[in-house]
Order: sequence, then C-alpha cells, then structure tokens
Amino acid sequence: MIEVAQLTKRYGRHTAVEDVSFRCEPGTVTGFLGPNGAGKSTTMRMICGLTPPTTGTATVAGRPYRQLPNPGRTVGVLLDASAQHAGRTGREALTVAAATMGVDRRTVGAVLDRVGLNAAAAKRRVRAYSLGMRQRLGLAHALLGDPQVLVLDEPANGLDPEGIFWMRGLLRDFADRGGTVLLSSHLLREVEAVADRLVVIGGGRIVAQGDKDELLAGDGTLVRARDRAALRGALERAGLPVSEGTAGLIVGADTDAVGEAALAAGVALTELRPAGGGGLEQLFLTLTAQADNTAAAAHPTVSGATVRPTEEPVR
Ligand SMILES: Nc1ncnc2c1ncn2[C@@H]1O[C@H](COP(=O)(O)OP(=O)(O)OP(=O)(O)O)[C@@H](O)[C@H]1O
Repeated sequence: MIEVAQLTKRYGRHTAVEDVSFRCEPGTVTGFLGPNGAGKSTTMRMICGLTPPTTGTATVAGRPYRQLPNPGRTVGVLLDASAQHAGRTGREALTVAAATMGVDRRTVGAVLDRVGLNAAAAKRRVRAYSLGMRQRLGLAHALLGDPQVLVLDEPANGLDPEGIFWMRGLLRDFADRGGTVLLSSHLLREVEAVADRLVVIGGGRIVAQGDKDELLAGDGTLVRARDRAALRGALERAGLPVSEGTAGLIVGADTDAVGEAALAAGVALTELRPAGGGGLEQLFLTLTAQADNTAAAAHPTVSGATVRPTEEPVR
C-alpha cells in the first residue's frame, strides 16, 4: 500500500507539486500520468524519501520510506535506469545490492532470468548496456528484495515492443499476486493495457483519479468542424478547455455547452458527440487541457508548466 496525503513541494517560488493525495492498494497497478513537468517524478521521489516534501506525507506499507528498516525488502524502486554503477557488470551490481539488503546471493540468478538478462548480458559492464537493458537491470534491482510494492518511473523507456509486452505481463502478475504497483509512463496505450487505476496530474495538482474503466467512460466532448481554427477560437472564447485529438477537438464540457458555443460564433459543426470510448489518449488530452485552461484563467501570465488549477479534481 502506498499512501500519499496532501503532498506539496515548492522550489523557491515555484510549486512543483501541490496538495497531492492518492492511495495505491495491494493487488492493483496504478498508472501515474501527466504531461512533461506535471510533477510525477517529484511525487515519486518524495514517496521514496529522495526529496523531502515541503508539506504533507507519503508512506509505503504504513511508514515513511526513510523509516522502513530495510526499504528494498518492502518497496522496489526504479526512478532512473541510467543512474547505475557503469563500471560493474549486471551480475556484480545485483550481488552488491543483495548483500546490502541481506538477500541470499543465489536470488541474483533467478532475478536476472526473470527480467530477461541472459548469462552473457549479466557478465557485461553496465556502461555497455542499452537503455532497454538498463531498464531490465533496474527492474531486477527493484525485484531483488522480493518487495510487496513497486514504484517505477517510466520503466518502459527504451524497451522494444516485445520488452514492453513482457513488462506488462510482469507487472500484471506482480499485482495479481497481491503486490502494489505505481507506474508512471508516457506510453498511454501501455498504461491503458495494464493499469487498474489512474492518477492524472497536471500543473502539479491531481486533475483526476479513480478506477480506469470508470474514468475512461467519463465525460468530455468530441467536436469537429470544417473550419477547425474558427471552432477552436469559439470554444476558447467561451472559456471551454480544448485540446487537439486525432479525430477532432476534445473539449472538457458537455455537448450542449460545446454546441451552444459553436452556434454563438456561427461555426457549422460536422460532428458533435460525447468523447467517451476514445481511450486513454483522449481522456488524457481532455484532463490536461482542463488543467491548463483553469490555470490560465487563474494565472493568465503564467506558463503551462507552472499552472495551479483551482477546480476540484474531476472524478
Ligand atoms: N530540483 C528541482 N529544482 C527546481 N525545480 C524542479 C526540481 N525538480 C523538479 N522541478 C520542477 O518541478 C516541476 C515538476 O517536475 P517533474 O520532474 O516532477 O515533472 P514530471 O511530471 O516528472 O515531468 P517529465 O514527464 O518531463 O519527467 C517542473 O516544473 C520541474 O522543472
């Protein structure tokens, strides 16, 4: 179990994470999503005791990370696969970690197998590893202590499609055996395929969280017009949050509000329908557009990366 309560991180006058709360339950994979600079890594670093929060708390298995007696036996962490000792072989790196954690060194071979690093790869120095191999080694580190919880920041970075598929199976299996997974990723399809729950962050604040299926069935409107620019302008003037989707514009408002805004501006529509069913990509665009839009209204001169939406989280 991971529990994050009203976590805030400020760097000087810049608020990277503001009042973030969520829980990750045993038996589930939670996908942690947000655009660049949204605050995902900062939140994960606070969960793992690497960045002290300005206010708020984060606990893993009921305790702050730094108070866990042997953290690697409780929570496996992969935050930055490139931050590994380049001069050691994969096997050496894991053997040292096993000794530190008090894990039987015979576990190392099993974990190498589990992450798909064969004997030849295990003998090579980490500096010669591809990014995908580093991710596998990082995951091996995370799994080594047989933890109940995994915190993984972009673990699929650098993996090929077969590797991504493999990782999906590994995480699903981990959760199905009662483990807790918190996973950030830019690969929305992967998150959609593996996550049970989603936490979406924008501008440092939670814009949505909940059961994946419920969120994907949620609201928002897809709208199209021949004159897309005129439509976008009309919606923005009406104060509606808009983002570009592949099939049309995605608007964080119901179809009535969108239709009325278009009518008021004299823009003829070619399509207007609830956006539900468009998958995670559409949901993500709608929610993060809402975060940007709210912040732009609250802080018109502030850039998107530092926005602070004031709305209640969307459920
Ligand atoms: N050490 C730091 N000092 C100052 N600002 C920081 C620091 N670390 C992060 N930030 C800022 O905090 C905000 C959130 O950054 P963070 O890395 O958590 O975002 P992210 O969602 O992980 O982004 P990405 O998807 O690009 O990795 C950004 O505006 C970033 O510039």
